[in-house]
Amino acid sequence: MTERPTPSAMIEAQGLSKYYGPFIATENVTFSVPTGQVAAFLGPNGAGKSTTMKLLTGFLSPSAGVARIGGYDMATQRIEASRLIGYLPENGPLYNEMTPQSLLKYLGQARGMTSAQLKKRLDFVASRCSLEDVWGKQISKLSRGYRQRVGMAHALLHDPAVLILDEPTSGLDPNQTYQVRELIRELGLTKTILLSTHILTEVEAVCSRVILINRGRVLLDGNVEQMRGQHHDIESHFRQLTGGAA
Ligand SMILES: Nc1ncnc2c1ncn2[C@@H]1O[C@H](COP(=O)(O)OP(=O)(O)OP(=O)(O)O)[C@@H](O)[C@H]1O
Repeated sequence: MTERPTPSAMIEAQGLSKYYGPFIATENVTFSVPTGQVAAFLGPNGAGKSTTMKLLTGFLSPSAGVARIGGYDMATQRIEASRLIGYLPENGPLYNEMTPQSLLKYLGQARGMTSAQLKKRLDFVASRCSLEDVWGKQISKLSRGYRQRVGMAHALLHDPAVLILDEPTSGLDPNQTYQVRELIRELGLTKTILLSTHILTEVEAVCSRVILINRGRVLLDGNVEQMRGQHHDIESHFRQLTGGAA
């Protein structure tokens, strides 16, 4: 049994770099998200957000640097760290031939959840991710929005302390977007959350902290007010910082 370290933050990226040959996907990405904070991870297409999230969740190994979740080093204490993480990857769930019900049940059993725990959590995610109508339908036949919600249900299933959500509202209609934002807001009362998004109004709606990345490097790490910049407009400041300003 590995001793649980006392973390100063629930999510820590320390000098995380990922190289693909000579191409730099991320370089020296450093930030930490303290317990209970909801942080937005922003950046233009190809900035390195998904790569950083994969490094934090152990789906990729870094070329350099350390990822820690709840104080556990993802390279050497991955099993302990993984218990704390719910991860929504950018491309949604696999196992397209299964139904949300059979997939989530299988994933819960694989995590060692008891029948009673699993029943409680399946009821919770089916209701909170609005999956009841498609519970027994094959995932390959679901719309993009529903597939996204199956991914969200998977991330929430084991009631993790940390959520790493790669574009959680991508593909959702305005009603679903509102529901997912409300869910994130509620989850943010008890969990530590890092979410990537291209929807800048989402940042103001649910996040208290912003980490902006461009070309693999962190450009800004501050609160929403700092992200609004001197013109008090998050969108124009985003364009200015990332070189997309007119
Ligand atoms: N396996 C790979 N081999 C080579 N380059 C890669 C690989 N995976 C990602 N990249 C490159 O790394 C860079 C960062 O990609 P990443 O997916 O992290 O960006 P992102 O910020 O999540 O973008 P988006 O907002 O479009 O999802 C991109 O230029 C991408 O093409």
